[in-house]
Amino acid sequence: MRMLLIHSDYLEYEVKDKALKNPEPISEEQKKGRLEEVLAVFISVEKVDETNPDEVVEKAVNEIKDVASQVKAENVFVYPFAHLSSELAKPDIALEVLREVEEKLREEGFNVKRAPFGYYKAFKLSCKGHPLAELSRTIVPSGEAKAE
Ligand SMILES: C[C@@H](O)[C@H](N)C(=O)N[C@H]1[C@@H](O)[C@H](n2cnc3c(N)ncnc32)O[C@@H]1CO
Repeated sequence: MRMLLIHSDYLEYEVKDKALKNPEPISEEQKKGRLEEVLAVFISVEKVDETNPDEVVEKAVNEIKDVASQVKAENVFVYPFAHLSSELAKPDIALEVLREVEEKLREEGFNVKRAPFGYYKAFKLSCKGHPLAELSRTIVPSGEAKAE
């Protein structure tokens, strides 16, 4: 899994079109979303993650919690983003992993939104620009070598 974490004044998105034949079903309300004072987490779920999705979810949540506590963010935006890796996991696995990351962060007390999966989306982001505002993390199941 590859994550790009951007501490932002806000993140807002608007669904534009289907990017998969069968994108995640969404309500009218989910076609737009916005959070203020947010840790935006752009996530590419990778093929290697398919060997142990539960472990990758746990590691991702721990990394996000760590960064959120450092930047003092209580709002987290989980954003499916297929552009951080050339070895993407299958969509059904990726969606399940992203749903679990969202759920576990909520259980940890964060205010969490997740952008819809399987769509082209317009988005606006306002990065805060402080030294910890732009971070990336690579997560792999144990027993797997980290891809360069
Ligand atoms: C397109 C761009 O504007 C938008 N931001 C986009 O990336 N859309 C992606 C993700 O929502 C999702 N998706 C599919 N596979 C994956 C994966 N392995 N990991 C994460 N998301 C995935 O399916 C869409 C097409 O790949």
